[in-house]
Amino acid sequence: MTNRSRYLFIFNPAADKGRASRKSAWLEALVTESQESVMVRTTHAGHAGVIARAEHRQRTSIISCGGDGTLHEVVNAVAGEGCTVGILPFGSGNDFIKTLNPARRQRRGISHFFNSGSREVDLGRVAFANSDNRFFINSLGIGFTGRVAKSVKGAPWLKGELAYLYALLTVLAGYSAPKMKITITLENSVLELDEPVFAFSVSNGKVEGGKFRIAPQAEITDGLLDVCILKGITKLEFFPYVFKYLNGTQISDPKVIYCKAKAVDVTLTEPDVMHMDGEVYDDIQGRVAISVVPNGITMLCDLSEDSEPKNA
Ligand SMILES: Nc1ncnc2c1ncn2[C@@H]1O[C@H](COP(=O)(O)OP(=O)(O)OP(=O)(O)O)[C@@H](O)[C@H]1O
Repeated sequence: MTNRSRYLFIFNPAADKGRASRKSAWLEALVTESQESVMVRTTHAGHAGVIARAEHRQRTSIISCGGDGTLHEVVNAVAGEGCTVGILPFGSGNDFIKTLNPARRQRRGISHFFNSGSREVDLGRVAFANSDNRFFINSLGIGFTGRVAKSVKGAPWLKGELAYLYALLTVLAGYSAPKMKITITLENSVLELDEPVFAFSVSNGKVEGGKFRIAPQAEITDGLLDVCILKGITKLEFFPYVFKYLNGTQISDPKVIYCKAKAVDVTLTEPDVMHMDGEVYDDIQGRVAISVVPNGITMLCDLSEDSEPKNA
């Protein structure tokens, strides 16, 4: 690896259920052509974080070449370390870039990274009882969406929307809304809940699961996280909400609490599944403390793009 290379491309060939591997030779050729870049392929889950942690001091920028899971690993490795992060979206969902670069201008090659603008964006931070802090850049879900993320990962033979449909129906079949004790610190007040919650999410980005507008009013630079809580409804009542979440209209539903928060504390009565940026954290127990880190990381992005997402 050349130490002078300013741009490190971390490439996950397993992204998009292995289809990203088809881009390996193409990316390698472009990186080799560039005087300023070097590329490393991951060999296993977690490897992107290991590479980023080992390399970030020698690089100006790290480009995450994969989906939101690869980005999650890179962000957790370099947050607060002064290294900028770019995204080459090779994943299935690529949700965070839909909020970061909403115009989604088609980019060919990698040269745009070398003249790119950058901006600081917020991060979410999670402190678990008896464990380290973790960051999320796009979204976090506990309960229903955590279990859906786990089911999607467990069905590698299904791609794209089919995988989400399969996961949604499988999880729904055995689901009843878990009880959660939640304290939401709003800008000027505190909101307390202690009841069954069907779906719980805290978001920095607007989109989750490829197409679901889980937090349509989220802004990545407002120093706040968007909380979306669907109260304890029955399974049969759930189906209309699938369409509401796809359109982002759930936020005006009377069974949904949607607000902007500085921090959220959740206490679970039973162990449950959580996802952060689509990565599964299993067997989460007790208290989970979530807070915003304003301007937590600097992202490479095209500053000329407009601010409203297309089809997001
Ligand atoms: N070489 C590898 N072999 C197997 N798994 C890997 C490898 N490198 C990374 N991973 C894991 O692959 C998983 C999927 O990666 P990623 O989330 O980036 O793609 P995706 O799921 O297609 O994208 P998205 O989350 O945007 O839908 C992550 O959990 C990551 O840790």
